[in-house]
Amino acid sequence: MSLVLLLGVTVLPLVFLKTYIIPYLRSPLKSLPGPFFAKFTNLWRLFSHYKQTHIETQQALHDKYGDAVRIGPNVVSIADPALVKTIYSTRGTFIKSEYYSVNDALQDGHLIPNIFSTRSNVYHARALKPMAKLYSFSSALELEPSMDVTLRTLFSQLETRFMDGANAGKTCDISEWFSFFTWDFLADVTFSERMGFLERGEDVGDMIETGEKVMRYFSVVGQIPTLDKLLGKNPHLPYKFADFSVTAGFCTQRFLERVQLPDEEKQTKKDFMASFMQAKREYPELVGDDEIIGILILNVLGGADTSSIILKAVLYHMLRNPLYHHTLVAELRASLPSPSPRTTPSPSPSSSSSSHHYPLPLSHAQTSTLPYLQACILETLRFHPVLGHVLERVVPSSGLTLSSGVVLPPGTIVGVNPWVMSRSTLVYGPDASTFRPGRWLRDEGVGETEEAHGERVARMKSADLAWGGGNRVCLGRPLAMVQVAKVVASLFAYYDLALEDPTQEWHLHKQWLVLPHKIRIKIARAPM
Ligand code: HEM
Repeated sequence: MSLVLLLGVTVLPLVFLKTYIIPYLRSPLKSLPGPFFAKFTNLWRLFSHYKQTHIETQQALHDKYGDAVRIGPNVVSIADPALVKTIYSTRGTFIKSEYYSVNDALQDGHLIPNIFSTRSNVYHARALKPMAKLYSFSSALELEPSMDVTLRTLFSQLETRFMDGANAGKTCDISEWFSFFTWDFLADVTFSERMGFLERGEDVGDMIETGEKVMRYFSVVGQIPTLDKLLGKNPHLPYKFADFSVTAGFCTQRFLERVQLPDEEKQTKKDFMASFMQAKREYPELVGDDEIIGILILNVLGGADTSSIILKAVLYHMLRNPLYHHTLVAELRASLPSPSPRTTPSPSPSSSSSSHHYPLPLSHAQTSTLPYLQACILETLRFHPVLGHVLERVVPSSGLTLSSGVVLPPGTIVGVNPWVMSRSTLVYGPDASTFRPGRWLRDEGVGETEEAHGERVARMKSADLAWGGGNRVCLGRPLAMVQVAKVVASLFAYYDLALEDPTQEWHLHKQWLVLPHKIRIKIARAPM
């Protein structure tokens, strides 16, 4: 017998035994149900994410096994609404898992975390201290004029390209245009300069497409984060994975230009960059130029695709449900003042000499009083959460007691997939798997009291992970809520929208983000 063969038959079984069998036999998670291979290796879930079947697979596993399913040797997916507030607590006792470190940037051989990726509560609290107030609701409202300008640019582009002259009736892939809008919008509120997506009607610098590739890498490699060191963060690897360098370069350039502006001109800017620079003056020990550039990039990357997903999902679900569509349009059009803002002369966003009258977007003051609009947005956030992954956290020293009485030991990775939780019949009732905006409204048909309605909505919100949770909840939520409501309200109020082919389903790219593509619509000015 050759030496190689001898080594093969003796060493390999030992390695197999040590790597897979002994950890399996000794695991404190042994009693938990789950797929057979997931008990031995994370490759099982890596492939599930690679095939983009992770959402359906996790939903089916929870249907079969209940609230706690072992989806990796040390990973447990949870679907128990009673544990949401424990895992995602405001004190942050369950820290983010190593999965998030794939999002750190590699600079000169060092890993640089950001507010989203950091696993340290100390780092997070320090980074957030000077920034938190800039993301408040009142700060979001200060940005409303800027939202209006970008929104009217969207209207002008849609009218010119799909409604006017020879272009009337042309099919519009609104999923692309919502991406162009949100990327330009985030750039505008961040550094008072759009990136040119809307005016050019294209993915400038392939930033959107590259972003999707980076998210796919994060989705798959994140299941075995040590792989990242061998792949994306390996400087010796000849192959280069997609990264955010074009977007990062764009943001850095805007920062360098701002620094060089004369002080009087700097003071005229009302955007996130101006606020970040003010934070640097107030907290010089916490905010330096690197921190500012980091949060500029995060603002665009964290806000653009997420907001566009919700816009696409609201529009798609409305257009596929004629009853909901008509109810929304009726509420919106009844709320418009007379004469309609379209007949009121108003300059085009790009040229004051234009003969076009682009409608004035509905204001936050208007949209916040429209219950059906708000219900449609809440239902979309529930039914189509932007994140399709388990939001992984690490069990702290206290352990985690499941409803079955099983205690998960410290160090176990646990988490809830928002898509799984959003289909919980315990929380949302027997029709949890149906898109129904009315669930957020008081059910007068069955005589539901104000109080009972309040309690029901509170129960639904307590399990809601559309914005994440606890100390790591989405920073951009107020801004996104104001923006999404204005866009949806204005589009449905001023335009007649219909799917080109109502039998045609959209394409969903299921990764970390669940990204809709190919929503082909016909759009025309509504008669006013
Ligand atoms: C509809 C739009 C949006 C949705 C649904 C959304 C959703 C989320 C979710 C689910 C998380 C938690 C991620 C996790 O725990 O792993 C998150 C975090 C975050 N979001 Fe958003 N987001 C949206 C828009 C925005 C916008 C507009 C911004 C910036 C202006 C933003 C900035 C952030 C940041 C900085 C974090 C990290 C927070 C932390 O870890 O402390 N998001 N978002």
